[in-house]
Amino acid sequence: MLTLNLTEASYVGRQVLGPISFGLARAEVVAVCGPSGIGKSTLLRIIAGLHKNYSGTCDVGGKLAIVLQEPTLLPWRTALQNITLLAGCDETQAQQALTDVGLGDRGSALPDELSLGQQRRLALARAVAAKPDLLLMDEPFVSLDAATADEMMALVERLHARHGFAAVLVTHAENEASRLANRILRLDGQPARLVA
Ligand SMILES: Nc1ncnc2c1ncn2[C@@H]1O[C@H](COP(=O)(O)OP(=O)(O)OP(=O)(O)O)[C@@H](O)[C@H]1O
Repeated sequence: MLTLNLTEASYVGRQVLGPISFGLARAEVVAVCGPSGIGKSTLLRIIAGLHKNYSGTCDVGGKLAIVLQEPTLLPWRTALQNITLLAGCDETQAQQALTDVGLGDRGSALPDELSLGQQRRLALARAVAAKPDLLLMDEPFVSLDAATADEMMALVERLHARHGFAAVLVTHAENEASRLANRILRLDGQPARLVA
């Protein structure tokens, strides 16, 4: 589903990532951990095609969707429209996606009428409604209270079991990584590499 062979990645003259190679099989979930500022989001952005300043190869073998820390919803569109417009699915599928994340009765709500946890669930529903082969998640549980984060992790587990997407989860929380991932990759050093 993913084959990454990086030799380096930089921002305007500053190298952030060194040689990094890994692959991801169908339905496999990998967590990328490491200290703040080490380059976890940069690695995810390379896989998403959002960061081009790198050397090496990154091959994604299917459809990709991404869930960012900020839910990045269209504020003037309803929850249902945020799914139909951006995931490219019909209303019935969007309504099912909302139901799957426990927002079945909030389809007509605007994003700012939803709590942060609900907005995160909506962003996750939208990503999954796009039927991705590879789901990228950048700190999707950050700044949620413990109970809401736990609920959201259970939701990711259920969606993964049902849809079978492969996933890359960027997190600095060991408990999230060990709960959700088949494999944990750790970044460290300057420029960052994978460490054991
Ligand atoms: N747009 C940018 N321009 C220049 N430098 C950047 C840019 N984005 C990130 N960086 C730098 O690249 C390094 C890696 O950033 P990145 O966001 O990938 O780290 P991270 O491991 O995801 O951090 P965190 O856990 O704090 O989110 C940091 O030193 C950061 O300051």
